[in-house]
Amino acid sequence: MSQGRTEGGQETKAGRRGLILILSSPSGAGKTTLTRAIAADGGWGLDLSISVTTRARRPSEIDGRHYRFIDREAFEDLRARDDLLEWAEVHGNFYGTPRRPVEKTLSQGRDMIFDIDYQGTRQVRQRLQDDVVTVFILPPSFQELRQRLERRAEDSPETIERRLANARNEMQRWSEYDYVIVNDDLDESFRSLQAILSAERLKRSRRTGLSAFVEGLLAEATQSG
Ligand SMILES: Nc1ncnc2c1ncn2[C@@H]1O[C@H](COP(=O)(O)OP(=O)(O)OP(=O)(O)O)[C@@H](O)[C@H]1O
Ligand SMILES: Nc1nc2c(ncn2[C@@H]2O[C@H](COP(=O)(O)O)[C@@H](O)[C@H]2O)c(=O)[nH]1
Repeated sequence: MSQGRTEGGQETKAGRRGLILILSSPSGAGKTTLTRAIAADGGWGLDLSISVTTRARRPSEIDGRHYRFIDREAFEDLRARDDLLEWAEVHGNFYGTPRRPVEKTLSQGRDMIFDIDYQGTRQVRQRLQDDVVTVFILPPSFQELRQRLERRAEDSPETIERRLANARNEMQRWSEYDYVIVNDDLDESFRSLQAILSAERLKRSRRTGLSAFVEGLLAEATQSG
């Protein structure tokens, strides 16, 4: 289906406006795992937003693929130049979404997936409003969250404790989101995300060609008596 919109979010031609699917959760609930599973499943037509961060790279991460790792000065420069769509301090580091790739992708009528925290979600929602679909991922239990962070073994014990302490605040943001998934069984969570995206893509309010299509149907009905 052809898709189109301007940078301001207006419809420009028949089809459907691009949307942004945002995943948020406390650290360790499974956003990255789900995002990587989507990528491994062909990407579902979603472009992944690559954030910038001042956090140190984890052993399993690749610069430019999982994040763009930058220092605090470079981050401040991006902020000062208004090159970030949103930004936040999370667990003592700075994270932000580069604005231009998002504008480019959406202007082509394509969809994107963001893995960002609740502070960034609020900012994106404020800027892009109805073009944003938000999903909060919860762990099945707090004990399982701890075990997932420990089993992942990519952060120091101090970092894990800090993230678990922050989880109490983050988990309370669940009610700000359009959808909530309790990520117990990974396959089930994956299927739930697929269902959410499919339904959101079919939403009447996102579809730009429907009234012309229905007018055509009605004209055809009139002609055929
Ligand atoms: N449904 C699941 N069942 C069991 N383990 C899971 C499940 N989902 C994710 N995990 C595991 O939990 C760990 C944390 O997952 P992941 O890194 O995806 O979390 P995250 O939400 O992206 O965390 P962060 O915010 O710190 O980046 C990983 O080791 C992952 O393999
Ligand atoms: N507001 C933003 N939050 C972001 C962005 N990129 C990632 N994040 C969130 O940070 C925490 C920690 O991530 P980690 O990779 O260090 O484990 C997590 O909640 C992410 O969703 C961003 O660009 N903006």
